[in-house]
Order: sequence, then C-alpha cells, then structure tokens
Amino acid sequence: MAFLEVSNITRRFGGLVALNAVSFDVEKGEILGIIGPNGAGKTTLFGVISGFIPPSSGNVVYDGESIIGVSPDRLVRRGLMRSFQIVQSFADMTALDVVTTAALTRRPMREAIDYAAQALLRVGLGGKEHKTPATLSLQDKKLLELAKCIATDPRCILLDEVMAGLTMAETAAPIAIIEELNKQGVTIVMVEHVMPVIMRLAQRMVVINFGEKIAQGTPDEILKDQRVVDAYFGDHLDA
Ligand SMILES: Nc1ncnc2c1ncn2[C@@H]1O[C@H](COP(=O)(O)OP(=O)(O)OP(=O)(O)O)[C@@H](O)[C@H]1O
Repeated sequence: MAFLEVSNITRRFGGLVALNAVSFDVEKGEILGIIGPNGAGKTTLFGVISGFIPPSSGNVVYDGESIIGVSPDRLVRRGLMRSFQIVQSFADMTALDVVTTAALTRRPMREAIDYAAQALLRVGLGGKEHKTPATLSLQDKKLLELAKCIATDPRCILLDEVMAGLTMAETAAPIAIIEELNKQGVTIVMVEHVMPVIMRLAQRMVVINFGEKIAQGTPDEILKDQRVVDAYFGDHLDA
C-alpha cells in the first residue's frame, strides 16, 4: 500500500469540473512532482488532499486510512502538512509568531517557540525572526513557508509553487532544504511551474490538464510524452 493514495477524486464547482476522477499514488520517501497549465486543478487537488476542500467524490488514503472529512489541523497533527503560495498572517505577527503558530499544532507553547526559532535558522532566516512577513523579500517569504512546514514535524509535505517568482539563483536555498528534508525521510508532493527545478527534484511526475491526469512517469518519460508536450511544455520548457 502506498503512503498516499489519491483515488478517483472529482471536484465540481457548480457546473465546472475542476478535477475529474484523478488517481495516483505517492510512495513513502519519494518526491512526486505535479505539473499542469494554469487552471488545470493543481491547487484544488492540494486543497482536497490537505482537508481544505471536500471532494465531490473519490477517496484519499494517507498512511493506511481514509482522510476524507478529516480537518486540516488534524491532518497536520498526523504529519500531513501543506504550504501555501502566499504566506497568510495577521499584520502584526512576526516571522517567529507565524512559525510558532505552526509548531503549536504539535507542541506546547514554550517548546513551540524554541522549535520555531530552530526551523527559521534551518531555512536561513536566522536574524529575521522579528520581521513581519510583509517586509520579507519574496525568497524569504518562500523560506518562511518551508519553516512553517518544518515546524510541524511533517511526514509528508504538499508544496504549492515554492519556487514561483524566484530567479534560478534564488531557487538554490529552497532546493537544498527540500533535498535535505527528503533525505531525512519526508515524503514530498510538489506543484511547480519552474521546470528545471521539478525535473531535478522529482523522482516521478503526474501531469494534470483540464482537471484530468493525462500522464505520469519519470521526468524523462514525461519529457517524451507527446500529450504532455502538446498540453504544457510548449509554453513552459524555458520557464
Ligand atoms: N472556489 C472555487 N469556485 C469556483 N471555481 C473554482 C474554485 N477554485 C478553483 N476553481 C476553478 O477550478 C479550476 C482549477 O483551478 P485551480 O486553482 O485548482 O488550478 P491550478 O492548476 O492550481 O491553477 P494555477 O496554476 O493557476 O494555480 C479553475 O477553472 C478555477 O477557476
């Protein structure tokens, strides 16, 4: 049995079918990349897996149990954490407050603050603990999302476009953090538009187009798949 099993997930918004019977497995310890054009349904898929969006039908099994209907908070306590494209916080919260809030899902207050400070150090944000997220650079905002994930002691992280908007040089830090987490046994599922990054990190990839899975395979297999090239790569190979 795979660590994460997505089976026949369909999600409708009114008449729009954002996801149509999408199925794939994620093995423990792997890095799975998910790609697809804008509006393909990737964020909706992450919302379903992480408990934020109920599916219209289908099932998600995490570590042997169905997690449909389980709240995002409870999933985080079970080690399933997702990042967001935009750091969400109240205006007067510092980076340390934001990460402490994440750490509190699994630790008491005093420990959570220490653990959050360590997570910030680990992503290279040492010294920026007391800045508000709004004043951080885009790269630091992305690193803050990673620190939030790390602070929850995840076993599986869903990363939503952590490289978006970064220069290739700026992607080096998040890439190193993701590789290190994975080496420590954390399973990673990542949605990413930056092709050189996902091609390098992902052991396997799933391609979604108009809410449907159109291909899966190793990065090399995906590059050679004509349906994928037609649907996606024409626009994104140089990205
Ligand atoms: N809450 C919602 N209500 C109505 N339609 C929605 C909602 N959320 C998403 N959609 C629609 O579902 C489809 C899939 O959107 P989704 O954001 O999941 O795509 P995506 O692949 O993540 O796109 P992007 O790469 O631009 O983030 C789109 O047509 C979108 O407009």
